[in-house]
Amino acid sequence: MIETQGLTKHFKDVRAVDGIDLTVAPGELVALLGPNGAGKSTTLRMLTTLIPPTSGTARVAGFDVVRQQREVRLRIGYIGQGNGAGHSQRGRDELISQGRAYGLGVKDARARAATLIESLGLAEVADRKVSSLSGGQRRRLDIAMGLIHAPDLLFLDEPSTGLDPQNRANLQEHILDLRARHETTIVLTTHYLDEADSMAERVIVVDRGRIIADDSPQRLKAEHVGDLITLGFGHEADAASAASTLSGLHPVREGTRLLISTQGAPRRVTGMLDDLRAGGSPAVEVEVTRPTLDDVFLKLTGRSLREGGTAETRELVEV
Ligand SMILES: Nc1ncnc2c1ncn2[C@@H]1O[C@H](COP(=O)(O)OP(=O)(O)OP(=O)(O)O)[C@@H](O)[C@H]1O
Repeated sequence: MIETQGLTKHFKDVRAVDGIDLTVAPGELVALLGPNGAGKSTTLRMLTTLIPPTSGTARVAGFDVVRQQREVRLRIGYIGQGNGAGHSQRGRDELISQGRAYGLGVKDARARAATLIESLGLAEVADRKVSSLSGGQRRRLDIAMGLIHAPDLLFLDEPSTGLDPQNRANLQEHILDLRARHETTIVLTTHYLDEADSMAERVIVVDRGRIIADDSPQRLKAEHVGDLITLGFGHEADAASAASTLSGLHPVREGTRLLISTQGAPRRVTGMLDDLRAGGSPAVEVEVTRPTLDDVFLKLTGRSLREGGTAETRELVEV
């Protein structure tokens, strides 16, 4: 559905996108994840024919983004960071006009608008003026606008930026549902780690105009970071004895605690606790820290995607 080779965009001396090779298959839901200024929007804007590459090539839905712009545009939907719908219009009318602009007949445009209004949960607000809609409703209307011509491929630039967590979760649900119903290929950009983690089966980590990792969130985390098990003991002597019981796992001892880096920690931890009990130095506390995509980014670049350091998912259990 998308194929790029050496896709590059320079703005004077800024290398916004620096030689991206990317293949996206039909039906994939891909998230481009990266910090501000990484080049995500610029990549999307080239793929949607809005700006020409400085060098390299890109084919989208089978057509070249420079030489066959019209063909590409007919087959894609693009929802940029701003709101597209006119604010004094009613949502349904905006959708129908957009459908007409894409060449749909009145009847088809009405029918398609009705389907999208239904599937994006806009039935109660579609006949109100756009200016009266909430941020989340407006964003969903934007998505409906991008889908009016039933594109094979939908690009969403930061779909949930500016929404509160509840609206964000709701929007994510709608996007996943749309994708399931219409089998649309979706490429979205985000700097929300949880959004990339929970929505996309493939995350492309972008930094300084380059792809630095490309895999499922699970594999990225397992391959680059792994889980951390922290075991707490009553006395340093117990921790030392436990370290020899678990020596095969190469624990690091810090006073009364042992730190063990491993894969599949939640599965392994009960066996470890059994071994320690049998060895006469039971743990009194256990903490499993699962990595986030931010930990992956930190490992790959030495920098955090979030301001203020890394975030962790902790599962604390008294034993
Ligand atoms: N029209 C432009 N002229 C000059 N520089 C630009 C232009 N558009 C983008 N840039 C620069 O290119 C780099 C990549 O920007 P881009 O908007 O693609 O990043 P991004 O990953 O989408 O960031 P964000 O998450 O903030 O949207 C940045 O350094 C940006 O300042």
